Amino acid sequence: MIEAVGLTKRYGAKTAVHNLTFQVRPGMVTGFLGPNGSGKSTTMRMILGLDVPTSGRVTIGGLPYRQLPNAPRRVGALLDAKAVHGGRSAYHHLLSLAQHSGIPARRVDEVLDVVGLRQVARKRSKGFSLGMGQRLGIAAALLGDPQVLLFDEPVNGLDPEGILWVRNLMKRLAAEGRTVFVSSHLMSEMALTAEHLIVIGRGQLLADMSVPDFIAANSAGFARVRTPDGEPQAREKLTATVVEAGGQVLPEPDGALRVTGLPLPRISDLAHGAGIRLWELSPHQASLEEAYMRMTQAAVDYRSTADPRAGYQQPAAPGWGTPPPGGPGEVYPVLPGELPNPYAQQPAPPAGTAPAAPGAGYAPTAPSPFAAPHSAHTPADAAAGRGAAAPRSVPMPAGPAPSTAATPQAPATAAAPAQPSASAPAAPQDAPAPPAAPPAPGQAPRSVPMPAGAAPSTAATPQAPATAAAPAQPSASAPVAPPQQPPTTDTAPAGTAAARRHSEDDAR
Ligand SMILES: Nc1ncnc2c1ncn2[C@@H]1O[C@H](COP(=O)(O)OP(=O)(O)OP(=O)(O)O)[C@@H](O)[C@H]1O
Repeated sequence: MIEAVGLTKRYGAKTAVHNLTFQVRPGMVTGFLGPNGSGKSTTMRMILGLDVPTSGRVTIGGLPYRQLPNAPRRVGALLDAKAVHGGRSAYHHLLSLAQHSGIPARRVDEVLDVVGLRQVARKRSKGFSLGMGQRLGIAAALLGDPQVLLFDEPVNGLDPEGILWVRNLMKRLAAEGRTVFVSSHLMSEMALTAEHLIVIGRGQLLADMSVPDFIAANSAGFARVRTPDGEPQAREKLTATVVEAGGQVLPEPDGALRVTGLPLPRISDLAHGAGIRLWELSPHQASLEEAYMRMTQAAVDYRSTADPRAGYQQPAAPGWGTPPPGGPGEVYPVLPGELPNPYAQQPAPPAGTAPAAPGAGYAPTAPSPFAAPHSAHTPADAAAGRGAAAPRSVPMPAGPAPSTAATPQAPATAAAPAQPSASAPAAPQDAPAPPAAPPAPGQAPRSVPMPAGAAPSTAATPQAPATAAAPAQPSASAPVAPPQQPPTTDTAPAGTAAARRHSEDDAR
């Protein structure tokens, strides 16, 4: 299990991560979401000991990464797939990592098979496509057959087959009892892969809950109602009837009506009473993407301005994606019974910032008249414990806000500051953090042993050195190993296939 408590990271005046407290549990895939620059990579680097927290702590199985015995076999990570020596072949890259971590060479062939790179294993990685490089990074993460895996944007650059493969791989690793922590911007993919979500915005925790709870808490269901095509009077009559009964109606792009505020049976009764035939009356559940956009829209630092050529685009359907009168800062009003999004309290973005062009897909700048109040989460909920599986959203703490809040919404993408690569050197960049607190009494160093009798971890469940042990490789394909830490053999829990294999190999 990964546990962060009050985790904070400042780079000079910049607060990249502020007071994060969460747990990543074994046995499930936990998605790590947040807008660009929200602090996901920084958090992952701190988990892997590549960055030193300014305050707070983060532990894996009760210990900071750098104090983990034989860390490369216990934790594997993909942070930056490009962090590979381009002159080396995939095989030699992995072999180098394996040798630095005391992993037997034959494991290299196993993970090459797992990621499908066997055919090109002897080719120099600088000729690899983005997707091939990503597969190589995943192979490195799997090399040590670790119980804890971190993946930063693992499907980046993969084709549909590769995305499906990664999805299944993550699920399989989690089903084996491992802790799998995955960041991604692909909401549709996260919805299919993750069971639990940790969402951050501008370095702060916004949500820590299951995917269904997240969607339920950050979106509102509505009814799609359709009257027969070619009967506009029926549509108008239904609209008037529903509004009179206290519902809200907005047009859908395809001519249907989106009704909120009334349950489906009531809409049906109203239509029946008014003599209106219906072609459709269906409930609609928001997607993870919609829920995510709703929660994080005010925590987005980097937003594009309107394209001067946007006028050439097809106009959006009436009532769809129209910027609200208050401008882009007005997105999603706070609804009755709903806690305000902490970031929504910020001043409107500077002049020149424009909402997404009409018709550009999901338009977070439109007020959502459909949103029904979601279950309120109190500050007490947020303070109450990180453990719980109970859903909770996290209001902005009363304390000092991260400095990022002072610079909301860069006016244009071009204004976005270059962000350091995840492969940044492992050397601590800040003043040493306060000593990490000792693990909780009685806390086992390994939270979830492999299930007894687990299938050989080989091909199905690879392993990874946490990396970076390879000095010549600046990379983040596998986290940096604690300095001067000789590999030991206590990698996998005793009794597991992995443990037995490593022990035998090491004995040899
Ligand atoms: N070494 C550093 N020095 C200064 N600022 C940094 C450093 N690393 C990260 N930051 C800043 O911290 C903030 C968080 O960056 P981080 O890379 O963690 O975000 P992210 O959520 O991973 O973004 P993305 O989704 O775009 O990868 C950004 O504003 C970034 O510019």
